[in-house]
Amino acid sequence: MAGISHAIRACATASRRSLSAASAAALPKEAAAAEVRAAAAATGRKWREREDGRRVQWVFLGCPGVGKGTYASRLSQLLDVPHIATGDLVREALASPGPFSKQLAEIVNHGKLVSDEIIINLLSRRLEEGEEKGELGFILDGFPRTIRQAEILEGVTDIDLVINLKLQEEALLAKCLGRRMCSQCGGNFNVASIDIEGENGGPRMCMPPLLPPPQCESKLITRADDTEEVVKERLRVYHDLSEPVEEFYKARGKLLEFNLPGGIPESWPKLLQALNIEDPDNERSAAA
Ligand SMILES: Nc1ncnc2c1ncn2[C@@H]1O[C@H](COP(=O)(O)OP(=O)(O)O)[C@@H](O)[C@H]1O
Repeated sequence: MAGISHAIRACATASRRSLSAASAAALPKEAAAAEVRAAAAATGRKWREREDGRRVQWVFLGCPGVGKGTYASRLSQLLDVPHIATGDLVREALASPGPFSKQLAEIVNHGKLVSDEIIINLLSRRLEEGEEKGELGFILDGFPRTIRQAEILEGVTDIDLVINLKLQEEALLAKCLGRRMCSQCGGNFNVASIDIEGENGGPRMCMPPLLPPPQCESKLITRADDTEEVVKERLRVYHDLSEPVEEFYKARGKLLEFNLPGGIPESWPKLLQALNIEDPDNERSAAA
């Protein structure tokens, strides 16, 4: 993926109109869901066979709290590609002192999106570092989140597959409010115990808490943007600005919709199955 970081920067400065025109011209006909599943299966095989030395270039979409980070990180380990979460890049920038982090905090802690320019800058820098280390492929999590970001990405590289994780809104709020991180080891946990009626007569949704080990218990922190008011705003912003990105990829035949059936032990094997990927250590890793 040499050069993506430079191309992405250059594209971000090009006019929005020319980018839209270029990507609309390249638009294939809307593909059926079955074709997307076949493409996902082919991508899974490509990964296993690695004939061309290529690694996957995947994107994770989904509402705040759906579990993009959890599943993207697991897949990145399995597929041996970096998991690049723009939310993590933003939080790293927030943690460094100075006026820039103050400016970011004003935006992030109110549940708004930071500007496309800022996010492209952070992402290009991360991709540059990866290129220097010889990284191949990626799983992007939290990017693209606006149509403009999707157009920019489309203009600089081929995305093989976009996985759209879905969960009931009630569960999303509970999961965000239950999210905890260990300030020492960086481990992610969730204290929420979710047991809700299925939507439209669907099956009950049960997700047990993912509790920290005793050594982390006293060091748990909550994200400043995981308050009820801010999570509701983030969900609103997602519906307004990010949901159209799902349509963008659906129209290009790249979107794989995945309804999470429950917690990690239930969902992980089913996600691997949908992607036609065999986890050599499935039993153990599903339970972890
Ligand atoms: N692609 C992006 N574009 C704009 N802002 C972003 C992007 N990615 C992350 N952010 C900012 O970082 C915050 C945290 O991101 P993330 O951890 O991905 O949140 P979430 O849990 O809501 O999916 C977002 O609310 C937003 O302010």
